[in-house]
Amino acid sequence: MLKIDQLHAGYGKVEVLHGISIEVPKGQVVTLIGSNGAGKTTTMRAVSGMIAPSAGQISLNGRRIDGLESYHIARLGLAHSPEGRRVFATMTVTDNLRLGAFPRYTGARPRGNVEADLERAMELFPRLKERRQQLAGTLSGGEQQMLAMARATMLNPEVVLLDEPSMGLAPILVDEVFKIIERLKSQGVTMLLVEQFAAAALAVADYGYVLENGRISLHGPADKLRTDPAVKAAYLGGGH
Ligand SMILES: Nc1ncnc2c1ncn2[C@@H]1O[C@H](COP(=O)(O)OP(=O)(O)OP(=O)(O)O)[C@@H](O)[C@H]1O
Repeated sequence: MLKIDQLHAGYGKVEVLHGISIEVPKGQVVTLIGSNGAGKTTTMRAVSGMIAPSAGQISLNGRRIDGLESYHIARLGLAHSPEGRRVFATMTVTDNLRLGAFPRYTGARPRGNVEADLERAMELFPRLKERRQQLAGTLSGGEQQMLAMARATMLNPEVVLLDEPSMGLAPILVDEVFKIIERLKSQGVTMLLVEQFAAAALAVADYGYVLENGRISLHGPADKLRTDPAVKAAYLGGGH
């Protein structure tokens, strides 16, 4: 499980997160909701080691990971599917996916059968299967987004951080992304999910946290948050 305890983080002298605590129990989906600029992406970056926390603790299965380099955190089993379409444009879909498994070759994580996992990822993302030899840079935006998610699963991770997986996607692809999240959940994958479609995120999640200006203002079981008047008013206005 992932445990974030009193985390402070930011950029330079500007503190964005002012002591947030979040728990993501094994096998559960936890969502982090908040308006633009609340600090959701900053939370993800601090957890995966892209930025160093200034205070607080983060642990993965009881082991401290705050302050470690991001490659080390990945080796320990934490996969980050970042906001935006961070794929390797000049490599094929298949090679992008193989690269997702790379930390398994360099650390203590069990290697397992990467080729079998590659086929499993293709089954989970049929759009990628059809395009396995295509260069990632020539995929549509939605397909690149899916490739970033699929690549995260190639780590065979303990925990996956999904930052806005539906960003910029057409509605039909948004539905597909949420179906994939459901399927990963049914396979027992532990996830921390940041999503602009808060209602859809709360529908798939077990538990949710509301982040306001770098502080957790509310948290609870996802079905409770969905009916909470303050959450409804601020985050569930129409849309998905
Ligand atoms: N690289 C950076 N350097 C300086 N400030 C940054 C950087 N990235 C983000 N910030 C600032 O940190 C604050 C939180 O940003 P963050 O991206 O974490 O918000 P968010 O909740 O993910 O928002 P959104 O929903 O708009 O993606 C914002 O005020 C933002 O301007």
